[in-house]
Amino acid sequence: MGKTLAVNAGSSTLKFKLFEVPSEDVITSGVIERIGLKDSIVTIKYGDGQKYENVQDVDTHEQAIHLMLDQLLALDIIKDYKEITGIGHRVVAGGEFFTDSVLVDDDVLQKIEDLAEYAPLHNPAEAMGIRAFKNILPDVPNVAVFDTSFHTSMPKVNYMYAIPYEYYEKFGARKYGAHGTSHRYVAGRAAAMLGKPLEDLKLITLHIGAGASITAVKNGKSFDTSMGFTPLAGIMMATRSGDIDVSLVTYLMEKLNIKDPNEMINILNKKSGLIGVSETSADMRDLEKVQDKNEKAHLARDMYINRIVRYIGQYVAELGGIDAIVFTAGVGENDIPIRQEIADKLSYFGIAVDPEKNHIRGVERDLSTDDATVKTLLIPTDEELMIVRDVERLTK
Ligand SMILES: Nc1ncnc2c1ncn2[C@@H]1O[C@H](COP(=O)(O)OP(=O)(O)O)[C@@H](O)[C@H]1O
Ligand SMILES: CC(=O)OP(=O)(O)O
Ligand SMILES: [Mg+2]
Repeated sequence: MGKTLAVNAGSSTLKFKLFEVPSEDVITSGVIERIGLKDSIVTIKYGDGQKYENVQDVDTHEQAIHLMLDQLLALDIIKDYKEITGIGHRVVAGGEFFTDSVLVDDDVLQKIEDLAEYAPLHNPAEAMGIRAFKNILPDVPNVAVFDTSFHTSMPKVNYMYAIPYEYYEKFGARKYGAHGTSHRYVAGRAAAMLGKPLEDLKLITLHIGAGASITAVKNGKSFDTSMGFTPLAGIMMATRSGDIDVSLVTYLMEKLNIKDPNEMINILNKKSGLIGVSETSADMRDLEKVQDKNEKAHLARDMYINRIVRYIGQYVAELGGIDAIVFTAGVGENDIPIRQEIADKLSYFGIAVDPEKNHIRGVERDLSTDDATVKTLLIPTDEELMIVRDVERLTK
């Protein structure tokens, strides 16, 4: 018996769950949302239905990690950090180097930091989280679970870019994808909900949160995915542009007199997407409050939906038809009208969502009408559970 902590650093959130192992009972689960924005929200569930909530500014992931560590003791969830017997960390980019989760030693940690260019919004914060735990609990194993692992099954035709081949060979310039742990989890749950073997299914999993990606899952494996070399590519996100014509990068650098390419990438990563277009907020909740009287907020939301619909169309074609689409992550789990609007635009594929069934947040449910030929499933993701299972597997 022990206690394993799963730490999931996203671009705008820090999520964590402490599990009793091997029972997988959840002792506590917490989320710090809106990191870097005003009024970050801290929510920690523990004990018999107790809940700690606080609104405060949390500017960095480092602050979020320390807040989590302080609250574990302050709320008496644990008496001493020594009660934690294993820690699993989500790491976004593993490149071609990490095809599976690994026990973290100094070399692995160095490699995770070296891969920062493959996920600039994520890997540095995640490496920092690992270091924090190595300091507090030097004798407790840390396991890194990579977002990219699930996507290592993609066929070459899907992960290669049409650029000189030697850039792939020399520099690893290819598509890696992200959110793999989430796409893997919801694909497995979708098979269970549909009562069919995962190996027989063609699914499109929509992980739409602050970071957002879409994966075509064929026979249980990632076949194609919308994120690219880094999590900047694909659909529009909270602060990321998603796909654009790359010629705009140099064109805008000239117009804006930007000399450092990283400055331009930073604009595409942090000042684009919903916040860039709406000039209002990166948070879909804020946009939906004002969209009736704010044209740019309305446009940003419409564009967000359009990019998702567009990718689903591509993947239906690539997969040659589908059995189900799955909604997950912050927007997918909570945004009732967005799910409805996306489904309505896809009726051509036999997708149809029942508005009554759809009137729900954050629980597993088949949202489809009785006559839909392609199912629409709502499945809250659980990256932390997958992380804890890998900690168990690698530390036993
Ligand atoms: N009720 C809601 N309606 C619409 N969007 C929501 C709602 N709740 C959360 N979200 C969106 O989910 C996003 C966070 O998604 P999440 O997947 O948790 O984040 P991350 O990408 O950091 O892991 C928020 O930025 C917000 O836009
Ligand atoms: C890869 C990525 O964008 O992750 P998140 O959605 O957690 O920011
Ligand atoms: Mg996330």
